[in-house]
Amino acid sequence: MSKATNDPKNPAPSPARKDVVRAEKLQAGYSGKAVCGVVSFSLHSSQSLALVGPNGAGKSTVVKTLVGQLEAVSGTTLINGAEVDDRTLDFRREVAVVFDDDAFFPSLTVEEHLAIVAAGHGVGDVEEVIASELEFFGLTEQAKSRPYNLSSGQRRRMLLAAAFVRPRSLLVLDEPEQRLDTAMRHRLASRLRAEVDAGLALMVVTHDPDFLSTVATKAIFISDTIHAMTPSQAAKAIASENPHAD
Ligand SMILES: Nc1ncnc2c1ncn2[C@@H]1O[C@H](COP(=O)(O)OP(=O)(O)OP(=O)(O)O)[C@@H](O)[C@H]1O
Repeated sequence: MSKATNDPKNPAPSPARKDVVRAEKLQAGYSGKAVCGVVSFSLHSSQSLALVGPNGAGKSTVVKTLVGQLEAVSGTTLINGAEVDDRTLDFRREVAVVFDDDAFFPSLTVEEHLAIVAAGHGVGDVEEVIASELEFFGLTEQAKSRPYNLSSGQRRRMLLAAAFVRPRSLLVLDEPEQRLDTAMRHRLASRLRAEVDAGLALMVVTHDPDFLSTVATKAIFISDTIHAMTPSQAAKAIASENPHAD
């Protein structure tokens, strides 16, 4: 007979953690030609994977392939156990992605962008959620501005805010630190870490060792071969551009 589950010497078995992302021998590239080594990893909820490596190593190509925006040269990616298909409702409901700096409607204001994303994902208290994210991203005064009247950093904040006004169990960010000032980088990194600790799965491409150190729970260094690393090894590798730093 099993012992009581609140016995500290015989804790209840923790439920098996499911993979949110599972990459199996994934090769990413263009026109059938791989741009980097073969990627295999798994990512659970409450884990954050940093993808690091030099310019042109293949980080963006890998993450775009992982989320179905590019066709894999070979190998597979499973998200929540299903082969990646970014057209399915499940995928669109669960996965928030911020890649492109020009992914906005020129004629819509900042708050209209956020309202469309929130409403499209069935968020109930849209106005409250938007007000909160405008404040977090320092865009309250720009709520009625259109993207071309924003600075490049403010546009970046708007695109990031759009990922936070909607539900998400997997968040994928390509160099979120780009064009953010130091204070905003720190605020964003702290928030992401808190969300990861609360259950979010995060994949992030970054060149910022401090951002990585705050956010990541694991890392891979992308080059012709792929090296799994601890976050501190990856932060050192970025800082020194030495993939084998320890
Ligand atoms: N659309 C494309 N068609 C063909 N080759 C591409 C395309 N986009 C990128 N590449 C090439 O693929 C390689 C990897 O590019 P990628 O953008 O994935 O690198 P990265 O590691 O994200 O670099 P960075 O740190 O500079 O953002 C590069 O050699 C790049 O020139």
